[in-house]
Amino acid sequence: MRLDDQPWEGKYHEAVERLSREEAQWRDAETLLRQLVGCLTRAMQGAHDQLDSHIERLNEALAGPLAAAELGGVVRSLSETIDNLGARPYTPDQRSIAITRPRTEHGSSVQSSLSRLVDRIIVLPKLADRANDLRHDVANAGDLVALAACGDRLADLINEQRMGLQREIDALQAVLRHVTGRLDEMTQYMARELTDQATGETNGQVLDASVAHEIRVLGEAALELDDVHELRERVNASLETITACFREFRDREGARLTAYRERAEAMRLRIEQLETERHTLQRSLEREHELSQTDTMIGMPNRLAYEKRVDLAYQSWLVSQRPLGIAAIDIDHFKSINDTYGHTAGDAVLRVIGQALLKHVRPVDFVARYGGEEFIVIFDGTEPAEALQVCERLRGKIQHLNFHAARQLLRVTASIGLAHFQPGDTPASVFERADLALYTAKNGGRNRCIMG
Ligand SMILES: Nc1nc2c(ncn2[C@@H]2O[C@H](COP(=O)(O)OP(=O)(O)OP(=O)(O)O)[C@@H](O)[C@H]2O)c(=O)[nH]1
Repeated sequence: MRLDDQPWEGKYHEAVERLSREEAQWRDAETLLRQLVGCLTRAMQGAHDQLDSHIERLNEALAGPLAAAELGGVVRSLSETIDNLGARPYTPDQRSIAITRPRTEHGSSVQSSLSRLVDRIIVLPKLADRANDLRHDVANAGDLVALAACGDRLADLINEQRMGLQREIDALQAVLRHVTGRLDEMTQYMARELTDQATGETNGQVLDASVAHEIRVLGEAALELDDVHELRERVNASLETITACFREFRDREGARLTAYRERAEAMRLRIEQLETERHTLQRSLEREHELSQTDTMIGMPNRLAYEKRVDLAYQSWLVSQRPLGIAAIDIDHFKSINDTYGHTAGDAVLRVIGQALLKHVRPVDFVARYGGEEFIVIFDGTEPAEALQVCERLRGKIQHLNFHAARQLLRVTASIGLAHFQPGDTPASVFERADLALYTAKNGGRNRCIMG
C-alpha cells in the first residue's frame, strides 16, 4: 500500500511502530555490544598487569545499566593506560606485546564479531556515513587497540542512534499533543455554538412570550374600556412595548451573530493552519519512511524494506499458496577486494552490483541490500525452476561486469542460495534455508546458484 493511501493517523501509528521496532533492534545491538566488549576484555585480560584493574572496572560498569558518565571515565582511563603502554619501548619481558602485536586468534574473532555487528545494524540515515566509516575501520583494524577504539565508536554510534530515535519519538508525541489540543479547541467551539444556539432559541421564546402577553393585555383592555381615546392610548402603549421587545431582541441577536461570525472565522483559520501542519508532517513522515527503508550508499531498498516486503508476501502466500521464494546473493571473496584495492573500491563494486541487480531483476521481483556484501531477492509468484533461471541470469550478469581497479580489469562473482516457501515455513525459516544453500554454493567453489 502506498503511504498516500493510508489515513493520516495510520501513518502516525506506523511511524511510532517503526521507531519502536528500531529501538528494539538497538537494544539487541547494545546487548551484542556488551557481549563484544566482554570478548575484547577477555582477549586483553592478562596482557598487562596495569590493564587488568581497568578491565575489571569496565566489566563491572557494563554489568549494570549503562551510565554514560561512569563508563566514559572507565573508558578514558583504560585508553590512557593503553596509550602509555604503547608509548613505552618494547622489552621482551613485557606482556604488553599482546596488545599491539598483529591480530591474535581472539583478535580476529573479535574483529569478525564487531564486523558482523556493524553489518547488522540499520542506522538512521544521518548516521549512515559514520556507520560506513566504522565498518571500514573495523575491517582495517590491525590490532586489539584499534578494535577497542572501534568498539568505543560503535557504542557512541548506538547512543546517538538511541538519542536520535528518542528525539523522533518526542517530536511525534509533541505533534500528537498539538493535534489533541486542536481537537479540544474544536470540541469546545462546538459546545459553545450549541449553548449559543440555545441562547438564540431562548431569546426567540422570550420575544414570543412578551408579544403574546401584550396582545392578551390589549385584548382584555379592548373588552373593558369603552372610551376610544383611552383605548387608543392603551394600544399605543402596547405597540411601544412590543417595538421595544423587538428592538431588544434584534440587538441581542445582532451581538450574538457578530460574536458567532468572529468565532467561526477564528476556527476557519485554525483549521487552515492545522491542515498546513498536517501536510508538512505528512511530507516529513513520508520522507522518513522512505529514507528508513533505503540503503543510501547504493540507492536501493535496505533490510528493513525487505523485512516488511517479505512479511506482506508471506501473509498473502498463507492465503493464496502461490509460489514464493527468497534468494540470498553474496559477493565472492569480497574481503580480498577490500584488502587489495581498498574500501572505496569495495564500495564502488557494491554500488555497481546493487544497481545491476536493480536493473536486471524482473519488475515483479523485489531486490534489497540485506547488509554488507549480501543482497536478497524475493520471487513472488514464481515457480522454483523459473526463479533459479533468474538467479542464474543475475549471477551471469555479475560475472560479466567489468571493474577497473589499479589499472587492472577485475572480475567479480557471486554465489546464490535460493529457497521457496513450503507448508509450515516462515520468512525466517526460508531465509535460513536460502542462507544454507548459499553456503553450499560457497563450499562448492562459489560463482554458482544452489536451490535449498
Ligand atoms: N567496502 C565495503 N566493505 C564492506 C561493506 N560491508 C561489508 N563489507 C566487508 O565485506 C567483507 C565480507 O567478508 P567475508 O564475510 O569474509 O566474505 P568474503 O570475503 O566475501 O568471502 P566469501 O563470502 O566466503 O566468498 C568484510 O571484510 C566486510 O568488512 C561495505 O559497505 N563496504
